[in-house]
Amino acid sequence: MIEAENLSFSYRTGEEDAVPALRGVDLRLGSGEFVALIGHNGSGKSTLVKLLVAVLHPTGGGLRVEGVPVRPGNELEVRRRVAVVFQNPDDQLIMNRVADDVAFGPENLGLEREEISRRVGFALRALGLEGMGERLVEELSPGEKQRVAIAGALAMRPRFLILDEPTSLLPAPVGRRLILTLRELNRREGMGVIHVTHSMSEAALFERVVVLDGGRVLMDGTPAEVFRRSGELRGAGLDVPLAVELADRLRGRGVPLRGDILDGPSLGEALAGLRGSRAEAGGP
Ligand SMILES: Nc1ncnc2c1ncn2[C@@H]1O[C@H](COP(=O)(O)OP(=O)(O)OP(=O)(O)O)[C@@H](O)[C@H]1O
Repeated sequence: MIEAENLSFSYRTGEEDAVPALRGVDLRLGSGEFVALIGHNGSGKSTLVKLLVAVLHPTGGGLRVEGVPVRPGNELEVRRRVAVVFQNPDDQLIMNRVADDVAFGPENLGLEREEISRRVGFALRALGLEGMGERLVEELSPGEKQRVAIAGALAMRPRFLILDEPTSLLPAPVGRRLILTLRELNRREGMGVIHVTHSMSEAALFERVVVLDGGRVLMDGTPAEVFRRSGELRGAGLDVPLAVELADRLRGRGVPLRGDILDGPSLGEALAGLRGSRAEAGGP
């Protein structure tokens, strides 16, 4: 469980000046949840991620990760429970060979050789990288590098895996496949996933969506609950998915679309339902 209570953080920029980045965030995330964290530029997403892995410490309120308070001295205990993957895998990949890179984290945990090799095998398989252990990292595609970075985090066997905009440098279909892989891992391993993104269509793939705005939690709910508040989302500088936008406009013109519309297929279903009910009513 991650528990943030009235969590605040300000960057010190000078003797007196402080930039408030988080302003009283209350949030509870259970281990095993599959969550998208979304917000406009500067809303505080990266600051929250850095607090969650104890790169920063709260300047107000409290933050606990699986019962461990995030504060100076507890960094290693926190990082045993939470692993993070950043936007650009080139910043994170250290070793030349794929298998060595994935083994790097577990080696630093001081684990036995056998356990390390078990974890490397598991992580490579989980990310569809089996047979690639001997490859040189520099020869991989951006999508493959991102998967190696995630495999490295996974080999630490964290309770939570946090991904800070991991798809922003990938083509959309590759990013989508990556999210489906994460979903699979979340279901199978019960590992909590917190995925930071700017993209609402990506957020639609998660169970829970937390929207940050100006360092505060603006919304927290299922994608359907969040997308229903499309006006507020736009106000927070976020685009709703095209299908949600179209459904809003159609409903605004009196078209009685049923159900929650999150994406193209659910809009298609609602439109098909409309044709069905017209046919039943004997309409054209
Ligand atoms: N090192 C820093 N020093 C001073 N202010 C900072 C620093 N890093 C971030 N900020 C400020 O803190 C606020 C939150 O920034 P943060 O990077 O957490 O937002 P974000 O939602 O991750 O944005 P983006 O999507 O652009 O990465 C912003 O006002 C930002 O300008």
